[in-house]
Amino acid sequence: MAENLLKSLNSAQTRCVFHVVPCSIIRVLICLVRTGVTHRPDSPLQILAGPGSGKTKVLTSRIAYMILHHGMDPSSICAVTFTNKAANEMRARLVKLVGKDSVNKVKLGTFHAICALFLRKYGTSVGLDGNFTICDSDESKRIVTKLLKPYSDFLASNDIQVNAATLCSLISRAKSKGETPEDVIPRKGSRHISSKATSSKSTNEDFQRVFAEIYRDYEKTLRKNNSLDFDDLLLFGVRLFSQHPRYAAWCQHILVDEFQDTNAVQYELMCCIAAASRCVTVVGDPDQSIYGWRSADITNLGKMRNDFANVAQIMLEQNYRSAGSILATSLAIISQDTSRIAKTLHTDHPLGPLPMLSSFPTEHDEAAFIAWEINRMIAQSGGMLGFGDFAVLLRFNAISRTIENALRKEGIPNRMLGGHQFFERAEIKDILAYLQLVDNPHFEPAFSRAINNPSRGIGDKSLGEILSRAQTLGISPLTLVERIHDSIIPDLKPSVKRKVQSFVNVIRSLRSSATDGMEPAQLIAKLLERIDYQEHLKKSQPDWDTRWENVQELISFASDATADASNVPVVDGDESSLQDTPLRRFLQASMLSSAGDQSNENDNEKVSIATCHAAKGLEWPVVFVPAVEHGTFPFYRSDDIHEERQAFQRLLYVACTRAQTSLYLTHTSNRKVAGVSKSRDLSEFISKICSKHPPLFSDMPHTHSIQDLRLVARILDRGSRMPDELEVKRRMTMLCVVCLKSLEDCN
Ligand SMILES: Nc1ncnc2c1ncn2[C@@H]1O[C@H](COP(=O)(O)OP(=O)(O)OP(=O)(O)O)[C@@H](O)[C@H]1O
Repeated sequence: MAENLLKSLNSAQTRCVFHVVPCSIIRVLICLVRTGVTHRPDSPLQILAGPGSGKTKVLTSRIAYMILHHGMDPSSICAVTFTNKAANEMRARLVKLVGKDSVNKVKLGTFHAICALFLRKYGTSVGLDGNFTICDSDESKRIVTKLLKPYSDFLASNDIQVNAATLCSLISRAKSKGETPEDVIPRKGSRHISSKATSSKSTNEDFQRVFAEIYRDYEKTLRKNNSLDFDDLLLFGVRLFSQHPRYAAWCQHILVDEFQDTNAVQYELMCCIAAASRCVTVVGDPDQSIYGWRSADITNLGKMRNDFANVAQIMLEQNYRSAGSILATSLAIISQDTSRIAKTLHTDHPLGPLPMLSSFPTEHDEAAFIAWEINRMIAQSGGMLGFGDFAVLLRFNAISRTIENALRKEGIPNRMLGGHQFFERAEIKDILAYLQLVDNPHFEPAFSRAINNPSRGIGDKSLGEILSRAQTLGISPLTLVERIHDSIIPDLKPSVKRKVQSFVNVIRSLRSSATDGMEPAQLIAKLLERIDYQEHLKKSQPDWDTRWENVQELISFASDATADASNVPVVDGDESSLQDTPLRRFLQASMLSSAGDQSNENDNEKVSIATCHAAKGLEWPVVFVPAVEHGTFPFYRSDDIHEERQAFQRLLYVACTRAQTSLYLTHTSNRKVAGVSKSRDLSEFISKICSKHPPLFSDMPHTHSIQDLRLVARILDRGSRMPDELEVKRRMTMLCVVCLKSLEDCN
């Protein structure tokens, strides 16, 4: 088999590109023969792959194989990832395999990015302007907040409590199921959306009517603003490809990563793109489906087997990541779900120390233990492990405060993964608002943010006047203030003409520079100078220097986005699409940037704190999972307790399988929830497997004997960093000295 593969790789079809493929890569491809890489590309394939089984490697190798062996045109291949980060990772690996020119032709990105790419070019076919703005969740919430206001009395009088965030997530849920506002209008005998907002059937109907109206008006507002929210990108994508199949005719094969977390609309999108070829490869792990709350549909795997003919299924059950005992424990957790597709995992790695299961009186003791244990392990590993090798994975963000405090106390550098996102920061949104307005004058959220930022003396009353006058005249608020400025229409009351002068001048100057092709980084620099933004931050923000650094970071991001422009796949061989300007590309990259996309150089010298959801796809040598308690794992929110229970089981499984060499599960007998101390029981997912033989857990910390260290070195491929005994002794002595000193300080 391997010989055949070598022969075929050397065939006439591939000889032209063969010179770019080193022997090591061919060896990798040969190793992957049985993993789905070489499965014929003209038929659908499902690769069910367990954690740590090298899914990215399989997908990238399969794409390379299609190009190198089957001579497929790279521009006829579509590869979909769950995050931008995964897309970048795949792109970098593919460049090594097939070269940059070919990779740039592959349509590679998230579903959102791929839809945005085609909608920019062909959006007019589905009623869009090419300069639509992508509305982020914060802006959606502002729109819904405004729409909710007129209903507040009615809702209060009917004892219905609902806020904008809940409505936004209900709208998103409806959209991801493909439901329009008309579909959610209550009808006789129809099933209502389940919401904690209401208690009785009649209030439920009232609530649903309000919801349908707000959903309808939200859609109208977005269209008026020439804007799409994240769900719209997918819905309009489906509309584009289904109504105009010629726009997807280029696709000979679509490959989808993390298939278990696709929702109904994403599935439909995949089918539309594959309409002509019917060739799809999906890679996924039903055991790692953790985005049900975002409408991910685990049943898509079964649906695909019905919708496509002759779907082959391959299981990847070798885990390359974790020590044997970590796998055994993780499998025991997930195997309690008897309804799952039976799948096992094995590894060539040794068993290693058993995962530790430990109980503490309170969350403070638990956090102190984690901090102590990190320092101890680093010392006892003689420095082979560093802070960046540790992760604390949480069910809720809220638990992080105690952990962060404990780490800080011990001087342990840490970072919150996927915490407050870079593009959600106020200073970044301020700058983006100006640029959005330059690109799309109809985008009202950007206008409302920029007009009085920095302050120009335009308060809420004046802003309200501007917005309502613009609405009456059927023009955008920006056009209105430009016309007032140019004395084409009379001033408002209170007078705004003088106040908007500098604003209009800034926008016009930026617009003219953007039209002349000025790069986004320079546009930002120009904007900062024109509005004297640094001075504004100094006057208004105590932490202005950090915020100013963030703004500088945005300039770096903008120049990187420009440099990466060659990564944007070409649609239809037309490289100079009129709809695609450098500014638009930069704005799109900012809006589609997702959790964990930005990372700093020294991040790998810090302990990572992350939610279990944000940890998806990542790995660390040592993982702590605190609060493994009933009320956390599982935490019931909806009526469907059975489904929720399984979802939490999978979440715990995902968390445990992030660990490479050491896993710690901790729990407390008392934990403060909303300021009240409550007694807690060990999670049933663990208590039911605690007494298994041979045991799955130890109650002792990992000793890091010399054998343990060898194992760590082997799994992490750090043989060259094996410490000598003297170094271990030196570090342990230092740790004891520091410990004694802090005990003395306490006394
Ligand atoms: N064929 C292989 N041989 C050796 N190591 C591998 C191989 N494939 C992957 N690895 C290594 O195994 C680890 C897990 O790989 P990867 O993160 O791609 O797995 P995954 O299937 O995406 O896992 P998960 O679904 O849990 O996120 C990585 O450290 C990777 O470098």
